[in-house]
Amino acid sequence: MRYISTRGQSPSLSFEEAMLSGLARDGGLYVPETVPTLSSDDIRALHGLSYEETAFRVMRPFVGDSFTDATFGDLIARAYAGFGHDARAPLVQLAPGHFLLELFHGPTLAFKDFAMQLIGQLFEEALTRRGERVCIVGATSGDTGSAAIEAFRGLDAVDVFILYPHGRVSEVQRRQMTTPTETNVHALAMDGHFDDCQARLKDMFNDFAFRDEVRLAGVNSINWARVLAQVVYYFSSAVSLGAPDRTVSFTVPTGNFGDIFAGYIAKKMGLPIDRLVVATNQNDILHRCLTSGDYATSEVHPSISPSMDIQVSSNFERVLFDAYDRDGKAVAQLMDELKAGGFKVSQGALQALRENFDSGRASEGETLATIRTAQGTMGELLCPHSAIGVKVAGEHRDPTVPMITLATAHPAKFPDAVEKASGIRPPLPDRMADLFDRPERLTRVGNDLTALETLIRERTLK
Ligand SMILES: Cc1ncc(COP(=O)(O)O)c(C=O)c1O
Ligand SMILES: N[C@@H](CCOP(=O)(O)O)C(=O)O
Repeated sequence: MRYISTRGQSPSLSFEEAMLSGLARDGGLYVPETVPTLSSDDIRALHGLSYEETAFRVMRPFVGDSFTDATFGDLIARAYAGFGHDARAPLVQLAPGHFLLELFHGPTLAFKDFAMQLIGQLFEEALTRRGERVCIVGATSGDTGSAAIEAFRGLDAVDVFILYPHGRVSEVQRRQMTTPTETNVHALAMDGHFDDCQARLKDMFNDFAFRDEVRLAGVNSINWARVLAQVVYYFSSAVSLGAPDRTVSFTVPTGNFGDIFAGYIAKKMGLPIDRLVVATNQNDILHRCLTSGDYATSEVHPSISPSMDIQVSSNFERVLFDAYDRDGKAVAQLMDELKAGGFKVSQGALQALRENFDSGRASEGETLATIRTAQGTMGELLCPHSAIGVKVAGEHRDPTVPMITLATAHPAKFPDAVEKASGIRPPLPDRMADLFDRPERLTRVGNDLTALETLIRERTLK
């Protein structure tokens, strides 16, 4: 199994090389050269398996010879052992034909734990075997950062630096990033918004001297391994509703397009998925693009769903690569136009996108109203991101096809918005009950590449 860049100018890599590299050197994202498929019988055979067994069967074809079967199975088992629910990703019924996939039972209470806990294990195994050390830099709007810190804290072979937008993450998210005491963890509160953090991260990857000097690695969904681990719960949930003998649809609260791209991969692997519905908040560039074909950036407006306050949606590049018939030059041209403010998707590519994706948006008021209604009528306390999914899913229901909405974070990560909507202030789980008493440790940084690189160099090469 080889991985190629969406911009067509970098050599192909193995799974392990792609995982440890992050961004391709031509600025593109790695995707599998061909997507392996599971037959209907293979999918039927997933019925009744544990989450870990399903994960092994779904991901194994992508991993090639980077890990042996036994090692890969062990690492999966270790990754999910600390989850707070036996099913790992339980499905609850919200209404007839509408289900909620709860992805917030991991250690940091968001769907990011599914991938991050696994790649923490995969990195440790690969780096120990190779005798190497890496410097992970991540950009976060709140959840990726806390999940990455949790997965990599205290590991000898890794330093982890997380750039988050100062003042634009929830207090729980911030404290999850700033209270760990391990010296390999560095929380950097940056001026600007998430797109600025992600842009500086990509600049660091494109500065080859810096990249090689600190041995830079990335754990954002830039990293293919992140996407791969998220494919699994599309299978586990669809199978529990009758796949492959029953088709399902998914609605996914979307920002950086990593989670829904994982659903697209599941569909390409043979999982019978009818529609993949992109649900955005008021930062609705993806919804506007799928509606009009214009991918035009505008100002980011802070919202009550801060993890989705994103305009430059990194993984959209991966799906554009397919929509443009895997023409790396065409994708590189679009990404150049994006730097100048945006691009127009060709008619053919837009049609290809619409064959798989629908979209919708929720305003702030609609998000609050959905939290209130879901609590009142369905007894389900939603986080604001999940509420956006539920609201948009309601507009895209086909009564003959079950809809699964992804619940991407625990409501306790966003207590202010949830309390405002429902009157209920959701408590943190017991193991985090002292989060607000722990001392914080963070560094304020400007939106300045040279200064960031200097800081990282000094702390890493000390
Ligand atoms: C809680 C939550 N929901 C939804 C999203 C959007 O997911 P993606 O960026 O994969 O589209 C994020 C951030 O990634 C998130 O943290
Ligand atoms: N919402 C994310 C943004 C980064 O997304 P990623 O999936 O590319 O890591 C966050 O919470 O940080």
